[in-house]
Amino acid sequence: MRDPLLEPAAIEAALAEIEGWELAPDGRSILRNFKFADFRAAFAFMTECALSAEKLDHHPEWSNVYSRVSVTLTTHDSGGLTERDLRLARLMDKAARARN
Ligand SMILES: C[C@H](O)[C@H](O)[C@H]1CNC2=NC(N)=NC(=O)C2=N1
Repeated sequence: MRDPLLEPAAIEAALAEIEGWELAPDGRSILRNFKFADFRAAFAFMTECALSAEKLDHHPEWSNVYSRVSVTLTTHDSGGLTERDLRLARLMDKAARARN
């Protein structure tokens, strides 16, 4: 069973509440760039998020260059944004806050 897509109004409300994320131009994903002190901190963040993502069975599209981690969240199975993306975004924000 696919997760239901969020309505545009729900996406707007969520973006006002989760700090630092922006909506992709096509409206199907949210993006955030994280910055850490160094590669060690960035990779520790990714390790923590990877374990959380696996527990949620919801996985980020991301890339890392030294101290920066760029993240895109979308629900592939549903073809856009769902509550699962917001849940993972909040978890990633919390993990980043603990390292900044
Ligand atoms: C079978 C498995 O539950 C699905 O493929 C999950 C895994 N992780 C996922 N992650 C993301 N970001 N989107 C998905 O649709 C998705 N689907």
